[in-house]
This record gives sequence, C-alpha cells and structure tokens, in this order.
Amino acid sequence: MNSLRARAHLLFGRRSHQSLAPHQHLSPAVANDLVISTVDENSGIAMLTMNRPPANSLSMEMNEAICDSIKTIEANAKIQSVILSSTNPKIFSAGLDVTELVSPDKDRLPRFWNSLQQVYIDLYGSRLATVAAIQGHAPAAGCFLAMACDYRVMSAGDINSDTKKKHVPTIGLNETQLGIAAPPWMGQLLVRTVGFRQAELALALGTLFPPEQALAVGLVDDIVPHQKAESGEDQLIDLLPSQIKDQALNPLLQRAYSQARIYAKIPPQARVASKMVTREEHIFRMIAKRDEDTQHFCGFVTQKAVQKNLSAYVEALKNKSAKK
Ligand SMILES: CCCCC/C=C\CCC/C=C/CC(=O)SCCNC(=O)CCNC(=O)[C@H](O)C(C)(C)COP(=O)(O)OP(=O)(O)OC[C@H]1O[C@@H](n2cnc3c(N)ncnc32)[C@H](O)[C@@H]1OP(=O)(O)O
Repeated sequence: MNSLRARAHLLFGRRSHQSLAPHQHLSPAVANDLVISTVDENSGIAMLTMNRPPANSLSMEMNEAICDSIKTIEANAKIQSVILSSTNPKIFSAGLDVTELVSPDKDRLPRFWNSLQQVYIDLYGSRLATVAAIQGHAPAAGCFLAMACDYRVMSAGDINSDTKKKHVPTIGLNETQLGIAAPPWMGQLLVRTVGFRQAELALALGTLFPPEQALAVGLVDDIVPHQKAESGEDQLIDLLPSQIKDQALNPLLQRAYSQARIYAKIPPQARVASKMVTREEHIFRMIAKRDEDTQHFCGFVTQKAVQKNLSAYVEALKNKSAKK
C-alpha cells in the first residue's frame, strides 16, 4: 500500500461493500451475530457490541466481523464515535480463541493471523473516536482490543447480590504466562499506552492488572464503581442492543457514552488528523512487516513444544469451566 493510499484508508476508512440502511438505528438483524452494531445519527454515536459466547474470544470469523462492523459504521458520515462493548458482563474479550492455535489447519492459520492484523489496522487506524467499555476481563488480545481504542473506561468490579462473591476484572498482556509472546506490534501498543518501563515489566511478567492498578499505570483512563445510576439517558437506551437493553443504568456504559459524546462534538477533521499524528507511523510499520509477522507467528505456533503447552492450556481451561 503506498503511503497516500494508506493515509486515505486511515483517515476515511475503506469504502464498505455494505452500506448502511438510511434508518437511524441498525437493527441487530442487519448486523452479523458475532458483533452487533447500532447507530444513532442524531448524536453521531455508534455501539459495537461483541457477542460471541462464552468469552468473546477472537476466532477468524470474530476478527472479520469486528472489521466489517467498523467499516460499515465508518461508511456512515454522520457517525463520529463508537463504543466497543460486550454482551457478557464478566468478560470483555478473552483474547485469541486458543482453539485456533491448537493443531491448526495449515491454510487457515495464516488467514487467522491476518484477520487479527486487520483488526489492528482497522480499529487502531479508524477515523472514528473509539471508546472501550471494559466491563469484564480483558487478557492478552482482549487487552489489545482495548488499547487499540482512543479511550478506555473499566468497571471497578462488583459483588454478586446472591452469592456475595466479588468479581474484579483484570486487563493486561499476559502471554508470557502461557509460554508465548505478544507479537511486536501488540507489545509496542502497550509501550505507547503505559510507557517503556511499565510495559517492559508487564510484558516480561505477563501482568494482569486489576482496575485500580490499571488506572495507576495508565492502561485505562477511568474506572467506574458499580453502583446503579438513578436514571438513564434515552439516547443511550436507544443505542443498546436488545441483549443488553437492561444495562441502561450501568454506570460504566453511561461513562463510556458521555466520553463518546465529548469526542463526537470535536470537529472531525482536526480530531482524525491529530489521531494520525500518533498512530500512522506505527500502522505503516506493521503493514510493511505484515508477511514477516505472519510467517513468524505460524512458525512459532506450530513448534512441537509450543503445541504441547497450548494443548495443556486449552485442556486446563475446559477442566476449570467443567468444575464450576
Ligand atoms: C517474539 C514474537 C513471537 C511471535 C508471536 C507468535 C505467537 C504468539 C501469539 C501471541 C498472541 C496471543 C494473544 C492471545 O490473546 S492468547 C489468548 C490468551 N487468553 C487467555 O489466556 C484467556 C483465557 N481465559 C481466561 O483466563 C478466563 O476464561 C477469563 C477470560 C479470565 C474468564 O474467566 P471465567 O469467567 O472464570 O470463565 P472460564 O474460564 O470458565 O471460561 C468460560 C468459557 O470460555 C472459554 N474460554 C475462555 N477463554 C478462552 C479463549 N481465549 N479461547 C477460547 N475459549 C476460551 C472457556 O473454555 C469456557 O468455555 P466452556 O464453558 O465452553 O468450557
């Protein structure tokens, strides 16, 4: 991609093959099942809700669905901000679908990795102002999704009123804990978010930060206590897909919405141009090394020792869930 074309892509997004219907709201039936997109042209705000039970893990199809939704929303010139959220109140995204990595199909593996690279290009380089509403856990590529946004609000956690059990979400690039390493472009995103020394430490140790610590290192911009708000805004209620309509009083979503509104009021050309000041160079660098990165990933994942670790990891995840 030459730099002019790439710049046009970054500033305005690729013209989508799917154009939006001219209604104010996109019904979930129009969106794909894995990601639900809703838009409100009056406020200029959209919501992209991840909906891949049980954990919003990133399969190839999930990555493609995220990219398709971004492009579809970008094609609507009236939309300036998008909130990235999850239908699962306890998990934002569990990162890569680890089953994609175990005994992988030779032809699918590079396509799978390409789909993740494309999420980086499309989300990090989007013309839209992006706000991540991190209600639940965001390990590894789940953290990457949040870091690729412009602003991150995270739930401080909550207590289940029946069981009295506390749920505290965590966020971070924990790959080394699994015996794998985050790819360079993902690791560099952490460096750009929290600074060199904090990133160096967190990458080596595979740190998963609880909300207060995530805020202290700058991995998230705000944390929101889980106390139901007294009233909700009609515009937010309208934007919520049916699966999470009951979340209109959720203070995290309200905080994300107010941030999205702040962004939507900034003159878009100035906002997008200043976003590209900090991002463009990194995206070009990644695109230039894309094939090399794919080869590296496929070579690494298919190593016997790595396969053994990953199989054991997937087994442990399944056993853990079966014991619940
Ligand atoms: C130097 C250059 C090197 C080159 C690099 C090359 C290669 C390396 C690639 C590096 C990139 C890696 C990025 C990644 O994202 S790797 C994936 C990392 N993700 C995780 O480790 C998360 C694993 N999950 C969890 O820790 C937990 O599930 C949780 C998200 C904290 C939620 O916990 P909980 O609420 O207790 O839920 P459960 O654990 O019971 O899970 C529910 C359900 O979901 C399934 N599941 C969870 N995570 C995943 C996943 N990542 N992929 C697929 N499936 C997942 C889990 O199996 C349960 O399913 P069942 O109920 O059906 O059993």
